[in-house]
Amino acid sequence: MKYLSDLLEGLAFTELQGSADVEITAVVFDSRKVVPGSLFVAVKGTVVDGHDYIEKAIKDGAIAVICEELPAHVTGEVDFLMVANSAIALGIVAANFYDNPSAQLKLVGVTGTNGKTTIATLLYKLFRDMGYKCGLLSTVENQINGKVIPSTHTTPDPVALNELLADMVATGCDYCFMEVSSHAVAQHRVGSLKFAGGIFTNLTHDHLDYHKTFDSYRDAKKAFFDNLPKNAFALTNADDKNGNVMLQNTKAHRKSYALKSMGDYRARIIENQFGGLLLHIDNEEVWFRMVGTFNAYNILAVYAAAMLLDQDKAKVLTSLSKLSGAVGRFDYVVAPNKVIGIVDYAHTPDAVQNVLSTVHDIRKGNEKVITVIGCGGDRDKTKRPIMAKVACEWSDKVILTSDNPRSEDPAQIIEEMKEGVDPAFKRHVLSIVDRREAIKTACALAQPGDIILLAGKGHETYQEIKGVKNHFDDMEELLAQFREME
Ligand SMILES: CC(=O)N[C@H]1[C@@H](OP(=O)(O)OP(=O)(O)OC[C@H]2O[C@@H](n3ccc(=O)[nH]c3=O)[C@H](O)[C@@H]2O)O[C@H](CO)[C@@H](O)[C@@H]1O[C@H](C)C(=O)N[C@@H](C)C(=O)N[C@H](CCC(=O)O)C(=O)O
Ligand SMILES: Nc1ncnc2c1ncn2[C@@H]1O[C@H](COP(=O)(O)OP(=O)(O)OP(=O)(O)O)[C@@H](O)[C@H]1O
Ligand SMILES: N[C@H](CCC[C@H](N)C(=O)O)C(=O)O
Ligand SMILES: [Mg+2]
Repeated sequence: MKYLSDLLEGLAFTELQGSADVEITAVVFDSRKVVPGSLFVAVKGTVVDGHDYIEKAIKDGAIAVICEELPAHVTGEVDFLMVANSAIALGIVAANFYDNPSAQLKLVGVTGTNGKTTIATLLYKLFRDMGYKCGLLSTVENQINGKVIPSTHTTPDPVALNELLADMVATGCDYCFMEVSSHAVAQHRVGSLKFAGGIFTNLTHDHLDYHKTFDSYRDAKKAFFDNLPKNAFALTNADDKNGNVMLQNTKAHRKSYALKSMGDYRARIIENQFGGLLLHIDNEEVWFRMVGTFNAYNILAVYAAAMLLDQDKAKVLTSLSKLSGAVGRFDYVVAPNKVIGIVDYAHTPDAVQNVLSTVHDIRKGNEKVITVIGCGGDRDKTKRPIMAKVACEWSDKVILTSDNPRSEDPAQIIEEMKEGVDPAFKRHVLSIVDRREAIKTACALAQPGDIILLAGKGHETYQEIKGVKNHFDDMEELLAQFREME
């Protein structure tokens, strides 16, 4: 049982109208989810202002409201609390409502443009393999020691987040590994959590529709490190241009990993092939089952985090060498006629470049590379021509198609991608709006030994068109085409 007064611990409010001595049944920030006895937190959003729904929330049973501005007309016996920032307040009351679960286990957050899911998932698998009970919060799915809970976001909202963490604590989890997206930092979804450590992967072009400038995107990531507590670790990628920037103002212990620069944890690639990576890591030579330079970074970050969490080096390397990465990340299959198909979640220019350069590094001869790629609708439009350009630079043939068009016209998205195609390469580019047809065409064009990359959708099992999510799975489509070849 929770009283409003219990939820106010650590919350700076300027005014309380009413009594804090009322029982609260739920913390809610969406009027559509209010149940009798709720505390409704009115948050200003990107589409609407939650303050416009206060009256509805009260009508549906909210008995207390946190807001930045008091509504003109207030009816009924309702408590009002004024705060400077409702989104920050939401994080605090949500954590209090669930007894601050993040402080009851070791929580590690991973941020950066690419690699978050891979690193969080590897850490989760590694620590479970070493015998710990663990939780995972990721783009692909959430897990509580093996129990899967579907994820709606890369980083859940503060209420869902604290509820999941509380379930992890109740299950006896020692650790939780989670992705921290830049949206989550900017919207204070993780503001009131107590982290044991933070990991930075890299920073490249993405989400400029939301953050507007690269600097504000970078600052959102940096804010995560600025807010880490003194006893946490802040682990950065010293090879990334912004790696050191992340740690500039942190109070946490500063640590770094690197393949090229100086760093506390170092590795060197000895071999990089379809079968895996041989790394010289912290003075040991170890084979890993993952592919590509970018995964050498991910593995090293995981290793370094495990060391910072006081794990045994030999045990960590042995376990890590057995693990595969997250689903939909460089998943590859070979057709009966020896065409190689790769499904990868590359949906930023840098990720497309990393995956394709890896394909180039590890292919045996001059096999052709055919890339099938689209760009998401209602997302950063400026990355569209760049992703197409990078795909063309690294492929022999490119099929521009749809990703998740969401509310946008898919043909128009493809037109915007085409702006990035070098005129000299145009004859090697096809545009096929229907992704299934695009994949089918790629398979028809491929000769034995050729490599087909299906980029952008990775693990996703749907395609969102005009607000409707239809079942769609790149790997399923690829395997169906490969079966036809038998
Ligand atoms: C752009 C963005 O991040 N939006 C997120 C944001 O919604 P918003 O600010 O648009 O909310 P809004 O619709 O304006 O509503 C404002 C407030 O009014 C409330 N409301 C609204 C309507 C109503 O009838 N009653 C009511 O009370 C809403 O609950 C909300 O509190 O806050 C919501 C609640 O937390 C999120 O669900 C929503 O995520 C949307 C769906 C989304 O697509 N987000 C993506 C971009 C995202 O967050 N992605 C990152 C990963 C990115 C990456 O790593 O690549 C992620 O962490 O998932
Ligand atoms: N360390 C890395 N550096 C650069 N690119 C990477 C790295 N790790 C993975 N990638 C590429 O980025 C894609 C997405 O990887 P992953 O899902 O791990 O990233 P993410 O940060 O979780 O992405 P999201 O922002 O969508 O949650 C991969 O499919 C791969 O193409
Ligand atoms: N977390 C990313 C995922 C993009 C995946 C891609 N398939 C798309 O739909 O654009 C986003 O929401 O921008
Ligand atoms: Mg992710």
